[in-house]
Amino acid sequence: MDTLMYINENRVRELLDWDKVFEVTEKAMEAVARNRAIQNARSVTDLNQSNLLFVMPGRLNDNDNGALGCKIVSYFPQNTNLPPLMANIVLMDDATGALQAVIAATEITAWRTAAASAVATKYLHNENNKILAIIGAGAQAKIHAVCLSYFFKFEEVRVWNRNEERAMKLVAELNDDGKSKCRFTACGSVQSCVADADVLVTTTGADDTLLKLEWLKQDVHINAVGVSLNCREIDDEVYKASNVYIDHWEGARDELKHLLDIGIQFKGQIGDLICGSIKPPSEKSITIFESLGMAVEDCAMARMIYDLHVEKSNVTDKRVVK
Ligand SMILES: NC(=O)C1=CN([C@@H]2O[C@H](COP(=O)(O)OP(=O)(O)OC[C@H]3O[C@@H](n4cnc5c(N)ncnc54)[C@H](O)[C@@H]3O)[C@@H](O)[C@H]2O)C=CC1
Ligand SMILES: O=C(O)C1=NCCCC1
Repeated sequence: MDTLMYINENRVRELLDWDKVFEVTEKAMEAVARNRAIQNARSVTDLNQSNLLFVMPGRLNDNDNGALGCKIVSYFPQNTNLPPLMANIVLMDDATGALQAVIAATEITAWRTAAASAVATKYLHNENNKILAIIGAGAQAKIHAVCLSYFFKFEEVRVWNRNEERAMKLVAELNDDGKSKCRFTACGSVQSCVADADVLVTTTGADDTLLKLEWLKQDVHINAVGVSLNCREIDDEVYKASNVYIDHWEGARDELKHLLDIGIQFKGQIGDLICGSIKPPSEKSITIFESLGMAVEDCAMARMIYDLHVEKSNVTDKRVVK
């Protein structure tokens, strides 16, 4: 009988490690700038009631992490018993296009998105990172708290959520975990959360503006992670006063038209900073990494997980269909 290799979320979780995920994500971002990645703007289907379906095909042409795949992501923000965001990646043989495995990618999506923010923070705000502020308390908020406190020496990580109880629950969980030396605190307002923050992450995808320019430190770095059809969580005035970077031009032209329409000129891709083809701002300024998420990050992660799974499980027959 034919069998399909499915690598489930539990197995993926066992194989994830922050240093490796950071390295793979940074290389994928660099590959985009070096034209070693193929990905079009993704397909985003509006399923009504704020539910979205994303289809993200891509190919990464890289000696170590070459990968061909397609991620399918559903985002149903009202889910309560299941995660709002769920994903799977179809991984194919880069040389033939033959199916190799289907890999659960809910954790992969969370980890690589936080790692992409860590990469952007490394290139745009690598020093004096004492206070991190996170807007939202869902899956992305949690993974960003864990990831950014792992890579940077924050003393305090603040969380704001529209439902304060949820923010309090998240910070209690992070403090109890004890893996990080920093203090996790919940805030009663966005303004108090972002005051004096050196790095900020927005993770709500909210249609309404949550973040105002006058509340921000003049050289704060913002990882803008929320994505929705009408995401306006950051006020236009913040964008106008900032140097804005993107992850890839194809996605930005398709999904960030509202920013182009108000005259925002993107400075370049994070991969361009990694390659050194552009430099970070020389003067003190607010920087924004406008993160959409890239198929080639997922392909690279899927390849990493597949290779580790095969190596660690002593899988002898790597074919998916037998
Ligand atoms: N840039 C990227 O690569 C990725 C972006 N995303 C985006 O990140 C965002 C968060 O994803 P998850 O954490 O998985 O979702 P989630 O549903 O677990 O968390 C969303 C959080 O935002 C808050 N929120 C939602 N609407 C709001 C509003 N109108 N005002 C204030 N707060 C609001 C919720 O209370 C919750 O705390 C989404 O917009 C999603 O599309 C997700 C994955 C990758
Ligand atoms: O890059 C991704 O994966 C996603 N980006 C936006 C929201 C859904 C998933």
